[in-house]
Amino acid sequence: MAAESKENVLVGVIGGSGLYHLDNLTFVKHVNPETPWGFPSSPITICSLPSGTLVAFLARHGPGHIISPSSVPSRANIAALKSLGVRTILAFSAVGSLREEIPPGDFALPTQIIDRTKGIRPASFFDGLSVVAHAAFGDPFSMGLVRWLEGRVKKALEEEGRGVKLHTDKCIVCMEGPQFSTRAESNMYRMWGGDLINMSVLPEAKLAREAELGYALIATATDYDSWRPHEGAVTAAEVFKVLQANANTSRHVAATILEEMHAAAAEGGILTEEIGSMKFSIMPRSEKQKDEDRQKLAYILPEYFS
Ligand SMILES: CSC[C@H]1O[C@H](OP(=O)(O)O)[C@H](O)[C@@H]1O
Ligand SMILES: Nc1ncnc2[nH]cnc12
Repeated sequence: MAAESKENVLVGVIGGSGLYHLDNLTFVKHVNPETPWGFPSSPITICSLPSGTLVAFLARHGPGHIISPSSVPSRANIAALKSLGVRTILAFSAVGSLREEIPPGDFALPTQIIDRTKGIRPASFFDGLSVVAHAAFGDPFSMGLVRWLEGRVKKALEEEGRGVKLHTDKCIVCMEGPQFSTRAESNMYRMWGGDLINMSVLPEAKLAREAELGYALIATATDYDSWRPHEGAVTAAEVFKVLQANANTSRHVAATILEEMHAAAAEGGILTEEIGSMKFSIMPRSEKQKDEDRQKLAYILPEYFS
């Protein structure tokens, strides 16, 4: 039986800026599934926890950070993880803070998203196909997973002992980039109720929902964006200064919680709450739907299209 067989790899980890590997886990192998939406950002690393439990790790921008946020092949990334048997995804992202009380270095588990991408990223597996679907997205993160993570991530951060605080119930703005926001935009997002900002959570979260995968984001603050009147606006150099420390803490959090996350995903329940969620989101079967489109969709949703 292949090491990454569907029974074994239940949890996927997506690493963002600064988090290009989980080298505190044991490397098992690389896999590079070709999906109907192309290849993922990079070959996926199958890593082993001390117990032998396997997890899948994918670097969103590729190792060496060669893919800009608007060009991340998110459909291939989510489809590839699903093809390995992954049921739930823990994603990490470097984010700007729109709130004084979330300083660079702190972590957050957002529960809401404001979409400020510009429609140039393919955001649905159903785009351009003869099958139409409308996934529910009122709660863009898997709330069972988010609540499950809260206490465990907090404990892992306390155990690490660097004083990293976890903020909960925050709203993240996802902008197109790659340039950072203007001061006017940064202030507008604060007025809208945004607490954090990145360039990556969409369409990743939407696609995970369409593929019936659990999805939560650990947002790791790197800067105060551009809203503070007497401070300079964010620069990449400022972000880079914090990335390494945040990545080390992210690896510690992952190593601490992944074993239990795998066990909970194996049991079913709240970590797999998205399974079945697309059942009534897809327009009923019709002779007008093309077989080739249904076959493509069977890659991510075999229950409905095989
Ligand atoms: C390197 S600063 C901007 C860049 O960082 C974040 O990446 P990720 O979410 O993958 O950690 C942000 O979304 C931007 O893509
Ligand atoms: N200020 C910021 N805006 C958008 N994405 C970011 N990633 C890290 N910091 C960011």
